[in-house]
Amino acid sequence: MTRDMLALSAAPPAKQPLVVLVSGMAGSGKSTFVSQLSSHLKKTRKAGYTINLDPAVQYLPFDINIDIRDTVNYKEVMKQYTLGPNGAILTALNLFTTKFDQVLQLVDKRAPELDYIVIDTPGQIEIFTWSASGTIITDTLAATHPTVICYVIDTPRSASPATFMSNMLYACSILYKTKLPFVLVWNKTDIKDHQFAVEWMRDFEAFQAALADDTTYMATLVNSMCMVLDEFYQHLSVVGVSSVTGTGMDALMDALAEARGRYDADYLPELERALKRKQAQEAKRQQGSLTKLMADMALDPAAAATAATTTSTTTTTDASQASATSEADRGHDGGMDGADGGDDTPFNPLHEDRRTRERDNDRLAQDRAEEASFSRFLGKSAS
Ligand SMILES: Nc1nc2c(ncn2[C@@H]2O[C@H](COP(=O)(O)OP(=O)(O)OP(=O)(O)O)[C@@H](O)[C@H]2O)c(=O)[nH]1
Repeated sequence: MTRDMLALSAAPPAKQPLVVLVSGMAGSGKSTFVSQLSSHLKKTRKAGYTINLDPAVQYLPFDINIDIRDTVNYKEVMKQYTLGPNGAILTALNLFTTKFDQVLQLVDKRAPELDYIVIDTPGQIEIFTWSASGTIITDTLAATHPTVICYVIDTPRSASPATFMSNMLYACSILYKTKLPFVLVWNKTDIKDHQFAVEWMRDFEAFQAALADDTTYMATLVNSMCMVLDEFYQHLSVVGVSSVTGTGMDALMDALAEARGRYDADYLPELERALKRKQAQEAKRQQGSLTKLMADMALDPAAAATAATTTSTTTTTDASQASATSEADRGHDGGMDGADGGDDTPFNPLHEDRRTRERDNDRLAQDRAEEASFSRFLGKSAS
């Protein structure tokens, strides 16, 4: 039984912390956001726990409970595997994932006394979102604890329709990959208010108006993308925060609570259905392997009996052939025959050869009979 299945089949613990996976483009302010969220939790007397999954980060402005950098030395990975920065981040993440069961044990131990587990991820979004290790970490966490994604966006840098749309497409791809409840965090609102973005998301015509003066191919493309994303916008919570000043953090807490509700209502039942499907597929696969094994072992008793008969016939034939050969050889080698004292001469290599073959054939017949009896036993056990 996998960890997912165990997690779901076990009785739910009294208190489950909410896992907040913080994602976003490089420089969007993820680490500053995690820092602000941590201090907000402290201020509001909530128990927070922080995990850093970015092996390449130099400095983090918050206290870290579990740090990937304590397990994997990113610079050593670059040197030893002769990798570039992105390859090294991916490899470091893969190495860390091999120890992730230990991380989970630590988290599970602390979980009953925690309210939030906040996780900072590498700025190279695709390394985390689309890598096998990122998927393993996300799926395992989501199967064990309520989990939501906070996608952090640099608001001032998304003021043009094209960068806004690029960010939305990124966010959409993460939602598509993880299927987890999603909170869009428009960050850096101390520099630029995020209302323009909210309007573009809610009002298709407002976005079209922003594109009105642009008649290039890109504008047409962005326009049609906007229609595609309309459905995506319906399933999002949207908040504006400043990770520097701390404005918008109360709204963020409300959005997280609402996203947690969506995890319980939508994600968890879907996860349970997926696990049941997986269990059924696994049972079917095992049954298929067993049937194939039984077929390979010639289960049918009649077939086994035929196999045994064929073997003994072959033995007889071999023996008579050997005998005939030895007769012929005796005729040819008469002097030697007399000297060796007849047919059963122990030192006649031809006789030795025949005896070996007879022994081998007897063993083969015995093996086949045993196989047939074992197969019959398997057949009974499976039915
Ligand atoms: N004015 C302002 N600056 C911010 C805010 N949040 C982050 N910053 C700044 O944005 C820059 C990048 O912030 P980080 O927290 O390092 O961003 P990150 O997404 O973790 O970066 P990577 O780890 O490289 O992906 C820093 O200079 C921060 O001080 C904010 O809300 N307001």
